[in-house]
Amino acid sequence: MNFACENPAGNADDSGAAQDAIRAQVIDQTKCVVVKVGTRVLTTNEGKLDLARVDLLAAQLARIADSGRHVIMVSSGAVGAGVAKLGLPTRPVGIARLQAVAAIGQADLIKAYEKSLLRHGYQAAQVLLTKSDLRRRSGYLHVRNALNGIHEFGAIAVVNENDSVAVAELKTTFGDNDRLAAHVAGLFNDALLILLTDVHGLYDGHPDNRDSKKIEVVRDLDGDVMSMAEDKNSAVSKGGMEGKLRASRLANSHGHPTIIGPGRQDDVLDRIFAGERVGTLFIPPKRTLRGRRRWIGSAAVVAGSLYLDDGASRAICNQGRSLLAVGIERVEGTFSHGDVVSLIDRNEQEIARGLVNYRSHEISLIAGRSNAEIESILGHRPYENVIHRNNLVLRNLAETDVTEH
Ligand SMILES: Nc1ncnc2c1ncn2[C@@H]1O[C@H](COP(=O)(O)OP(=O)(O)O)[C@@H](O)[C@H]1O
Ligand SMILES: N[C@@H](CCC(=O)OP(=O)(O)O)C(=O)O
Repeated sequence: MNFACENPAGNADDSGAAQDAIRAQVIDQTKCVVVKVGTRVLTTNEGKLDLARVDLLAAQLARIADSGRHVIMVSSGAVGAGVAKLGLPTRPVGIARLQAVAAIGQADLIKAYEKSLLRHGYQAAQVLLTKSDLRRRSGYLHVRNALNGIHEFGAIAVVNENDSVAVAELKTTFGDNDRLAAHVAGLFNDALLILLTDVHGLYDGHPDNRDSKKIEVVRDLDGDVMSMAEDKNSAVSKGGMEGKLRASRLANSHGHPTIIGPGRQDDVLDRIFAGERVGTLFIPPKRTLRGRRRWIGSAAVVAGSLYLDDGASRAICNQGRSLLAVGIERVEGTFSHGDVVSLIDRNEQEIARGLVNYRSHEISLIAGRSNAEIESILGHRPYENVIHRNNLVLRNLAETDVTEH
């Protein structure tokens, strides 16, 4: 999506009228809505799964779906629900116990969504995913097909991490549902990502601090904005505001606007879709990734690295060229034709990612050699370039996933 967020002089326009216009445009252009709700929102003060909250959300999801949009819910809360169901005093520590608790709680979570969504006219479809399901191009397309199929059957997908197999997601700080939701939104065009949490949006300091102010709109999610997240270790949830900002940046890099909003406000989704200034809106930059290049830039697993000389780095970064064997100095990793690799310059910086036309051992043999020599070395030359320009994504365009290296 592209947004008219400048005034006639070409400067960023932050007036109330301009913000309203952007909100209206966002809603107007949205065909797919991915709503992610965190554990904090779904947990009552007594530590139980908040069934009334699930019902309020389900009613609003149904209304959005009634408007013809593809609606996907990404819901945390399995561990929280499991802890409550088993009467445990706190979230368990060991991975195996956490996985068991998540599996037990997930049953309650999906039951709650199923009951509530049915009450509002929609079937619930349980989809348990890990990010590795999205790493291979075939898995990525299968998940998209399944989610499209669920929508065509008139049901609403309720997605969560597949906690009993996704050990990394339960263990690490960044592998969480905020990012999973951004990846799910990345499967579709014209998607809006909504991250619901227990605060009204992004504040310029910790929200407990009385001087902190809520930010209405973010146009450039840079390091200054990232540094506003002041997360404290939590026993309830994992992502924190930093995780939400990383997820917003990932979604923005796909061209998807993101709203971090107050999940405990009873009509939060209705208000967002009425174009009200709810939460913090993150507007994507003008140049974003679409289609297969989106997958290359942010979802695919990186199978290896190619180290480039200065000429090749310049050709890739500044001249929009494909990568030729002659500019490759070194190959790292074992990969096959069709895998995604990192391109590294002489300063050891990742400058791009791309889909290779040759296997790693072949590239080792032809690295530094001209195209004319390739056939005599390999016995064949199926491609002129090692990576075609159309299969290359510059690092500054993509928000890559730090947990997937
Ligand atoms: N600058 C900030 N603005 C808003 N919230 C922040 C900020 N820095 C840290 N936070 C914390 O982020 C929390 C929300 O993230 P998280 O704990 O992951 O919740 P959830 O379970 O909803 O995913 C808030 O409760 C708040 O304490
Ligand atoms: N898959 C886990 C959720 C992990 C997670 O991302 O939690 P949160 O930070 O509350 O969104 C669960 O269902 O408990």
